[in-house]
Amino acid sequence: MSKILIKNIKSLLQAGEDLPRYKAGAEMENLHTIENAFLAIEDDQIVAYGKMEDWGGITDWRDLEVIDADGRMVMPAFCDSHTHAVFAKTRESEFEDRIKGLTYEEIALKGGGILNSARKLQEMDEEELFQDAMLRLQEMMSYGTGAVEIKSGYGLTVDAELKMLRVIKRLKEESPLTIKATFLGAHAYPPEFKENHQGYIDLIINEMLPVIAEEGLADYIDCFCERNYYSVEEMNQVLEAGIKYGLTPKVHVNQFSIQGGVAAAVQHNALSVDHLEEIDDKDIEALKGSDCMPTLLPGCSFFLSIPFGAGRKLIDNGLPVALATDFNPGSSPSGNMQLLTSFACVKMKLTPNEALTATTLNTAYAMGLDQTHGSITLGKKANLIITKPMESPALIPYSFGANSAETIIINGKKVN
Ligand SMILES: N=CN[C@@H](CCC(=O)O)C(=O)O
Ligand SMILES: [Zn+2]
Repeated sequence: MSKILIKNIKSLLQAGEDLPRYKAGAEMENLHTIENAFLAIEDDQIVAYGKMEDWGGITDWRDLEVIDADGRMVMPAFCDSHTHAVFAKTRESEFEDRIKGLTYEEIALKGGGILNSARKLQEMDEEELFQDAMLRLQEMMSYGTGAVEIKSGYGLTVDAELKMLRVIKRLKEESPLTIKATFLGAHAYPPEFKENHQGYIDLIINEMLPVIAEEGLADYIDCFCERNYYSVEEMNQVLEAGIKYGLTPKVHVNQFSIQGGVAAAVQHNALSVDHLEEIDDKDIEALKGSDCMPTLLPGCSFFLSIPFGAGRKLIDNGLPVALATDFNPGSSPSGNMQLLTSFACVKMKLTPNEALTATTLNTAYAMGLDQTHGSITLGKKANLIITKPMESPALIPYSFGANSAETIIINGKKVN
């Protein structure tokens, strides 16, 4: 058995036995902090924590590693509940086109964007996709991420969608990170189905989903509900088909326009609605009283120069908010969760505490990991960040672009 004791922790964040599955509204500010704390790990689990003065001492020193945190904070590792971390190639030429004045939507209408990524992914072999994604996950982990949701959606053919999902399955097996897989066949329409949307939806329903279910390749079903992509009716068809195969909806909605996708997703018991750069009062009403997690993606807002989601308004309406990277080659080529907390504070007016709740407990919920991740709770996975020495957790969003994580522990093992 491997054992770690972390002592003299300045502040132990998001710690407790009676935390809710997610925090909403004013509760998001409460970081459930224990000052001057200890934490004990056995194998991959948190087995004890509390105030230093309540620490019972050590009876069995065998195989025990002691870490003196000495002024550092300890917090749950980030959960990144929305990524496209398996992709073929970067798209920096589109980045340059946007700098020169083209919009993301104009680039997509010319065959760039998702279709550009799909062409490249269709040509790439599984091994190379896997190796490249492993490197990305490694980098994400170095910024303190302990769990990642990864979507398909750059395949857009039966073979290429399955190839992506098989890569994600292998990442689940071989990466130390906890990974959830989302089937996003409905990410765009392949050019040959531009005038025949139903033909492609039939392919998703009749050719892709049965194999995905048979091979256990996905946990969630997603759809990009947006003008020029999937209408609400088209999304409903895809979600209903996924639900029949046991997949829970988690969807892209309201990135550029409001189509009514939020209410439709809530009606389908979506675990999360993601993007929400555009939102209206009807959407907010639809979310109230549901357990659907509004998930904002500030990296995408920053990189595409589109509005930042109304995080402050959602929280002031008593709703929860989660924040994820949307790591992908087109709209958000960064997997750094710490940077998001800076964007959320500066551009969405979340407080630092709210931003840390939105990237730990609330994202764990948004990827179905609330029983095992996202907080310091007995029996949960020992996926932790020991920060650099700091006086306040506000230093994490404050130090934008820096890496405030000094030591990362994943599954009870130091990984750096
Ligand atoms: N909006 C849809 N999908 C991705 C971007 C995909 C791409 O540009 O490659 C997103 O979440 O931003
Ligand atoms: Zn996305």
